[in-house]
Amino acid sequence: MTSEAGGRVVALVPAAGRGVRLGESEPKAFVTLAGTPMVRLAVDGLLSSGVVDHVVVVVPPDLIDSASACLPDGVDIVEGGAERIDSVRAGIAAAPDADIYLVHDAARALTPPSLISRVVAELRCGRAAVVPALDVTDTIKSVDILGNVTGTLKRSELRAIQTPQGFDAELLRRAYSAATPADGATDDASLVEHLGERVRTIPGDALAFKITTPLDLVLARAVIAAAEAKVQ
Ligand SMILES: Nc1ccn([C@@H]2O[C@H](COP(=O)(O)OP(=O)(O)OP(=O)(O)O)[C@@H](O)[C@H]2O)c(=O)n1
Ligand SMILES: C[C@](O)(CO)[C@H](O)COP(=O)(O)O
Repeated sequence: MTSEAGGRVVALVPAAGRGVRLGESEPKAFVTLAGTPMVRLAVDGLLSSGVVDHVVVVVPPDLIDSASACLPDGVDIVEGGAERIDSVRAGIAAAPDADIYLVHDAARALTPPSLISRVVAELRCGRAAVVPALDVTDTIKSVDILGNVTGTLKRSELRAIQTPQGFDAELLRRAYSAATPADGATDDASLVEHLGERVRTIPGDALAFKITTPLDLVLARAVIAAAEAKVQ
């Protein structure tokens, strides 16, 4: 089944990280927000966007059963690898029939469905690679190994990049075929950039922040509590 003319949209959800920076006892994607694991919230957001035909979740090998217990029927679950790039590669291999891939971190559990549908709408307008972007509010400097400042980057040219990142499927497969660990890629779009292909930004959403540190977890839980208080 496809959601619209223009091809089958498969969302790949890398959720196989350990969450070292978060410092919880369980892997990050399984940490709960108001009783629901982050990975489930991320999947629910994708499904409720109405623009995703199929979801593949990539989890640590020892958590396949836990994932299957907390995810809705119809979602495929596959084993991830040591690095994020290995996990996304496993997701791509599990969904060879996609026309469009969305790659969406489980750690961005509060991403609004409207952002997901905006990424897909931009792809359907003919873009081959689309990423959500926010203006940067801090001054960003480069430093050397000793911590001495080596330069100050021009803030007006910088963006903080979020997920979901959306791609024409053939392009993402090609980017991953060419990728090597030496690329040191921290996102999927950078692999497409390495091919010399254009990546388009669209406005991101503050709620799509990546839950990375203990403070992010406090923020995520406060956002949910505030939303619940509003409906009561
Ligand atoms: N080997 C890995 C590493 C990361 N991820 C996923 O990629 C997303 C973004 O990664 P990040 O937020 O850095 O998560 P962790 O790698 O778990 O965090 P940390 O670096 O603090 O351990 C997360 O949903 C994470 O589960 C993954 O699927 N496989
Ligand atoms: C893909 C990503 O979320 C875009 O901002 C980010 O690069 C993931 O980085 P991490 O080091 O794996 O958290």
